[in-house]
Amino acid sequence: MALVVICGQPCSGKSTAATCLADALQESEPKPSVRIVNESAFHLDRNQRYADMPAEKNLRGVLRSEIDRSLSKDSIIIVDSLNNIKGYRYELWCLARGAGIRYCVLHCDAGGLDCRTWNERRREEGLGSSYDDRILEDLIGRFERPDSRNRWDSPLFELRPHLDGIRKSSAAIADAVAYLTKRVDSKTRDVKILQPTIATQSAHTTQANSLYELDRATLEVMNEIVKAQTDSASMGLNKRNVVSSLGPGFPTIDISGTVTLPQLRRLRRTFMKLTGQSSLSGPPPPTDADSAKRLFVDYLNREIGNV
Ligand SMILES: Nc1ncnc2c1ncn2[C@@H]1O[C@H](COP(=O)(O)OP(=O)(O)OP(=O)(O)O)[C@@H](O)[C@H]1O
Repeated sequence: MALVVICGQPCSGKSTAATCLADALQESEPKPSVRIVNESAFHLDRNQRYADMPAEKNLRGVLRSEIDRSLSKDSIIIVDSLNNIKGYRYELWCLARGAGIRYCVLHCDAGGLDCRTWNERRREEGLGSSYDDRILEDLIGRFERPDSRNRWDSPLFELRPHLDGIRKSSAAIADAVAYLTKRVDSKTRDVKILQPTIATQSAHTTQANSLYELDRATLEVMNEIVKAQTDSASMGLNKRNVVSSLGPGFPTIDISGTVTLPQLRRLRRTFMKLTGQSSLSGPPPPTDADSAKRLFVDYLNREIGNV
């Protein structure tokens, strides 16, 4: 039926929000089946879960598998975890799209200062385990705020725990409940039920991040080309541009003649499509940005001669 991704800084009130949302959903008619997926299954202390990158990646991977297994047309799954990485929220969005269900993000928008205070209080009052200062600061610094302009952060409901607290009746929770339980028909415009595409039906979830990397990496290469073209035009050079600013170890891009922005966009779209399609039957797209850039540069060097 739906996937709700709760996100926010450590100790910002996410678990409180998840419980309030679940309770508020239980009061709606007909009562949906609601399940909170959280980190408690880990039987590890908070600090061990986020001790280093491998531990954190492992946590995200296990949660993602659990979410993937739990999604269905009949229940609402609430993910109570930091969900602080944009790429990870994108992966969860892909899972919801693959399942053909509703999706939304509920952000506990508390600032670092409040989270530090609440964490300190939790420590002093023995209200459950608190984050060590080093881990708390690291997580606060790495939080990637949701942005409703991203498909994977939309619709976005924002709680302001430091101003209004978190309650079943909080406006953001009431709005989320309305969105999640609204009946839809062919005329409904404001509720989006994600539709699976060939890519999301067939691609494995591990590929979602690869596609995200690919998207970003190809955009970066395209921007470099446009920049090099602008620079060389301003220097009065227009015969041949060499883009070398991608960094050491990358092939250069020879542009004999002028490639326009629409042509570049078209090439990028085709490349994304081809790479996505080949990943369905062959190897998955590259998972790191550098390999994705290299692949795209090779493709451009082959194609630009034919433009
Ligand atoms: N608006 C608030 N005012 C005062 N204290 C708050 C507020 N919101 C949360 N807290 C306190 O912060 C602590 C953490 O709350 P909660 O467990 O809901 O946050 P969390 O984001 O899920 O934490 P974690 O990142 O550890 O999972 C609790 O002790 C709670 O009382």
